[in-house]
Amino acid sequence: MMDSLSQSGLPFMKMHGAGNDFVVIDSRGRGAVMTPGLARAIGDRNRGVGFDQLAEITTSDSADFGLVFWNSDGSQAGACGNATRCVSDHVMRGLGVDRVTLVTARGTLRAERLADGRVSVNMGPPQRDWREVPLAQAVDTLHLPLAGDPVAIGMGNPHCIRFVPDAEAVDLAGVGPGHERDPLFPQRTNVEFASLIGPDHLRMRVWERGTGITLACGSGACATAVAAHLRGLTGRHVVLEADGGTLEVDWREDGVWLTGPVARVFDGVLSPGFVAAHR
Ligand SMILES: N[C@H](CCC[C@H](N)C(=O)O)C(=O)O
Repeated sequence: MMDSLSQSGLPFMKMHGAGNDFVVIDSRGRGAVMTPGLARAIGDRNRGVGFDQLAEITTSDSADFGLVFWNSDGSQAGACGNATRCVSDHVMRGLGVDRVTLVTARGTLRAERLADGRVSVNMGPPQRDWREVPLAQAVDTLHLPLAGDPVAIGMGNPHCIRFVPDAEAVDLAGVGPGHERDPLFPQRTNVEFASLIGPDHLRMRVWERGTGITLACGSGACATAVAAHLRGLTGRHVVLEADGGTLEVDWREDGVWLTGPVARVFDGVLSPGFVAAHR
């Protein structure tokens, strides 16, 4: 494995899910190759490739494939809905099927391709208990004792959702970092700002833990839709307008389904020297 990396480099794909931007590395049939240092180096938009998340595909005994997610600061994410949809599309095309199962830190998930080409994934049930999000102390997750009266929801990763009159007007870079690192969130948090723009229709903007501003966030869309329903703002089926595209969330009996577009943008190879220098 090290031989092929040091001789031919490391192939990757660039994929987009509603503007959420991913580097995908397919490590099926060999061991996982990612390290925090290599993830940070690839994630650097000037010195590497740049991504919102890096997704590494692994071989799984119990599902069609496994997935591990990295943020551009070298931390791991327990969930990434849009990368799950993108990678599922890639694996389904390779296997010639329209449905797959995959294993993430959250457990086994199911994904499928719809007739219109969009890809859906069941992200599992929302985590509403403060211990699961996780929060640092026992508080009502539907009304956090923080500025703006936000909601906390876990989707395999933590989310802090704030409903505002106009998400457009929020200074994400100004307020995102403070929310991300609020002591109430011991593992930091992703931050969503959302406003109702029509019946079951939300505008959302995102500050992601470990990455910053992104054009969309699938687990964030799920958490936002769940929070909107619990607050009485919407039904269980919600359309969300992110900066990079439209996502649909359907909170069903069996879990929170996330649907949206996927695109494979380009394929590349990280040079052997780059990999060796950062691994
Ligand atoms: N973009 C991803 C979520 C990344 C979350 C990550 N920033 C974390 O640390 O949890 C999505 O589509 O769900």
